[in-house]
Amino acid sequence: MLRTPLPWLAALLVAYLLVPLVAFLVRAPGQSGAATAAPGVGDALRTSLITASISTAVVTLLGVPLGYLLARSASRTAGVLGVAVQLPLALPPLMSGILLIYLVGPYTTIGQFFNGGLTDSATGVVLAQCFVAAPFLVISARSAFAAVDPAQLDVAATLGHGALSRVLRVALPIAARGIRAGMLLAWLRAFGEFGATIVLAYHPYTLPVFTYVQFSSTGLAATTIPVLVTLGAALVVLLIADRGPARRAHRRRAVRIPKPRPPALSQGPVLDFIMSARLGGFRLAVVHGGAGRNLAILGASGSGKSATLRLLAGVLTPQDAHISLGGRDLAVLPAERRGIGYLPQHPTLLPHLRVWEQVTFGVGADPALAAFWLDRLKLTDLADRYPDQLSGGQARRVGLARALAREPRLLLLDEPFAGLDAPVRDELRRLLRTVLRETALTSVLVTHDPDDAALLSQDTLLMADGAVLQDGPTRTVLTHPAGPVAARLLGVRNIGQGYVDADRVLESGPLRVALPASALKTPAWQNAKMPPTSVAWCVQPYDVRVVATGGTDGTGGIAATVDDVAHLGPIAELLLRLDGGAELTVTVPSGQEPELGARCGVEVPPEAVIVWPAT
Ligand SMILES: Nc1ncnc2c1ncn2[C@@H]1O[C@H](COP(=O)(O)OP(=O)(O)OP(=O)(O)O)[C@@H](O)[C@H]1O
Repeated sequence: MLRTPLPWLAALLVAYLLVPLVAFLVRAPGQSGAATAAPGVGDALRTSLITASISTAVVTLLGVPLGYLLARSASRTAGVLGVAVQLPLALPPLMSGILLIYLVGPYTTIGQFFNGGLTDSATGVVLAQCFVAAPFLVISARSAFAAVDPAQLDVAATLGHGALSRVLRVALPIAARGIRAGMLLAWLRAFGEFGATIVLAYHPYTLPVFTYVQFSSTGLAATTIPVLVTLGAALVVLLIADRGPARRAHRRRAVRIPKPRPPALSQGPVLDFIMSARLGGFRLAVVHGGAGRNLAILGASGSGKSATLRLLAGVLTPQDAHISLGGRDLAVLPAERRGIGYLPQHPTLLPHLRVWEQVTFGVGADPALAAFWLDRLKLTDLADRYPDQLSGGQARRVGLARALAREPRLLLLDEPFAGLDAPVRDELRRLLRTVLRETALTSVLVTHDPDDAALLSQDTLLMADGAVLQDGPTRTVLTHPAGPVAARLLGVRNIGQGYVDADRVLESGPLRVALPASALKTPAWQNAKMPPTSVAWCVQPYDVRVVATGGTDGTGGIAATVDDVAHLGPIAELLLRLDGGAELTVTVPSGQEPELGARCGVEVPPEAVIVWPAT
């Protein structure tokens, strides 16, 4: 039994559309006088086929660029145009014909220029058909282009493809299916056009006009053959269109991979930048300068990390930017001339290209170098696969090989490990580490994970709300966050508020730690008020010690209760509730953890505590 009304509703519409057709086919053979309609039907069919095909070609040639521009532009003009080009759909075709008379009629300037040849002629038929059929093509093309991921066009730009090449080699192939559907609709609409045609070009007869003439002069029986011919022609076109383009298998040519060539080794150029941009209501202002060739950008979601990378790639327009790569200003160059490799968050492979075609897609990509990276990234066996036949990790590696095959001067990676499971992420991270080491490539890696920064960068830039929180050598940033917000971003678990007295003793609830003088000599204290003062502090879980017994003097251990125990492989993470209310997270080697609810002591080594003046 059917559980939803959907099939019934669908069946009702199918019946409504097909029953008249069936009734016609059942009754047509019995119509007396049907044959009298035959003379002239061949000419009308030819006129309809030729004019509908010419009209479709014309609206495709002009409508595809229009659809592309409408899809890519967010301007008010594009919005108005998008509505205006749909108007012919709302007009009765007869009125469309009347409007066209005002443009190309025999008494208009254009009409007179062509000696009245734009009406009552095959040209007139085409003009009428174009007017009513164009919206179908434009609407289909616009939605097909709107579905193209802008990141794919961005990546193509960074691979050296100029604006026209991006349209022809990226947007058009991706949108091809939707455009083909639009062409079919436009052809069918042009083929069936009657109202505008009868006003603008009564002659030569198209099939619909011929049928109308037969009907009004001879009666229903005389329309049998024209209707049959029209149905037959439309059916043939629909069947041809339904076969679609040749299947992949028929187009496949064997991939021939040349002998690999390793990249030339040279020390990557130093990267410095100062950039600002506005994204809607979001303001971004970033500055970086450092000696390391490999930079990691860390920050919370929405802090502007990807935007920074897109500014560096040249696919986002800055308000102001100076990007120095080896002393040369990249900001003055368009994306296609920056000589960079860019991997956005999603692999953005082109769905119509096989792996080998992807990795050699970049302008000037060296096939021998592409072959090297295919081999190095373990992709050679996948060379003839399409993107939908790859796993997420494989697709990321193809994106990486594609970027590297152009021997970029700078590699930009936007969360290359996001969404990958642990083994695949570890493998890709190791591969990337090897690539960076072997090529001495300059790179910028956007990530949420401090481990990525530790493994893949010498410098780290921390971001929050579009601004730089901290920028410096990775080791310093990870071990000495510039403030509590930076510490939180780096995943430090024990962050608190407290007070440092004149003897440099930190007091925070039950915690009392006598700080070393070095604790107040970090950059954060440079222009700050010296103790006694309020502070924020932090200590890493692995620095806190759990001891057997607890006291309350801060040296012999603070009494605490084990509130939670989480087993994380080689370590156990404890949540300790200190007597007096505060909580501390502590890690101990697995097997050495106390039981849940047990009493224990906690020692906080003074040299492990970081303190910042309270803001
Ligand atoms: N095209 C845009 N128009 C308007 N606002 C934008 C646009 N692109 C990004 N933004 C805004 O800019 C801010 C920064 O975005 P961005 O993608 O750089 O963040 P992110 O740090 O990379 O975040 P995530 O880690 O989640 O990817 C966000 O608030 C976002 O909503």
